[in-house]
Amino acid sequence: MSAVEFCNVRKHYADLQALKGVSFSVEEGSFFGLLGPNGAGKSTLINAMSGLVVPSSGSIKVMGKDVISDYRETRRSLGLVPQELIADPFFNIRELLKLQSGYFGLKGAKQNAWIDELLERLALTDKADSLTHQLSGGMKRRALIAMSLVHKPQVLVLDEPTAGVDVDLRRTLWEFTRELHKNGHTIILTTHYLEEAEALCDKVAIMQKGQIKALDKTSALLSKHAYRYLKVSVPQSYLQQQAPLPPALQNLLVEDEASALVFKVDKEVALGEILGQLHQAQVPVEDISSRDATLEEVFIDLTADSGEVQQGEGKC
Ligand SMILES: Nc1ncnc2c1ncn2[C@@H]1O[C@H](COP(=O)(O)OP(=O)(O)OP(=O)(O)O)[C@@H](O)[C@H]1O
Repeated sequence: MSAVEFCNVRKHYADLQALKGVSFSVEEGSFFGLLGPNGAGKSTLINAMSGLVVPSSGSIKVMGKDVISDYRETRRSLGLVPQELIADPFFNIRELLKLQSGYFGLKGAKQNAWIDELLERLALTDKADSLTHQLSGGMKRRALIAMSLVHKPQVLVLDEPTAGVDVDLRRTLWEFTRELHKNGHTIILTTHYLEEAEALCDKVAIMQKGQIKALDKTSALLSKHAYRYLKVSVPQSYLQQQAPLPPALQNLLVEDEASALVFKVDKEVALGEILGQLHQAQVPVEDISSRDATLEEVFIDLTADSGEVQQGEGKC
């Protein structure tokens, strides 16, 4: 079953088309990355799924229910960690969590025990009685995550949860999110940290200008990419007095590391051909290794190309 299904979702803000007919689904139990440059439409899509934005047309289902006609059920299935940080002057964290629980009709000893567990897991127990404006940015972020989980939603949506978060907290958040995923939650994540998405997400969609530009398993997106990267190790002495490379090689050079040259090569080009060119240019090759593009490199190539949308799953 799909946890979330987007079917031809469009959203206009006056003349601006923030979403131009988005269709795809997120399988139940997956860790899904929604990626894209600023203004691509990620938050609009997430907010439409959460009922915070009403689509101009199209439909969205969460756990099989329509987010507009069955909004009570879909909101119960969904936990959203929004981008904006909270600063509520009137409530402390524990009160906020109780208030949030009340929206779902949850109270009593069992719910209080779950709130205690959330506070504990997110290292907020010491701060449970602090007002939100007394918290650091990272603590506010953790409080938002706790709020999104008070009703144990099946689908957790995290909108840039690690923006402005230090390395330690980032690691803690990912451990916690991985555990939620292992326990069966479907996770949808937007992030600009593509290394993070590559490590965590089993499937990713890349959005651009309100459309899905690519959608695939993360591993497939990397292996199917048209380019690979060749790292050619050379003596440092060569790099210090390096003669210019012939244009055919120079055009492929993407990086000049301490003792290596890195070339971006079309996968159609045989390795022997590059080796021949290196030999001809009298490059003293010590070692050579090849790797697929990283998600960040795939992302840069795909979003730099303003051509046709290459949507992986368009039907609904
Ligand atoms: N309430 C609004 N009124 C008018 N335009 C809006 C509104 N919300 C979003 N937009 C526009 O819709 C487009 C998509 O914005 P959105 O916030 O969904 O992008 P995003 O991919 O989440 O970007 P970011 O990575 O910067 O968070 C942008 O051009 C934005 O200016």
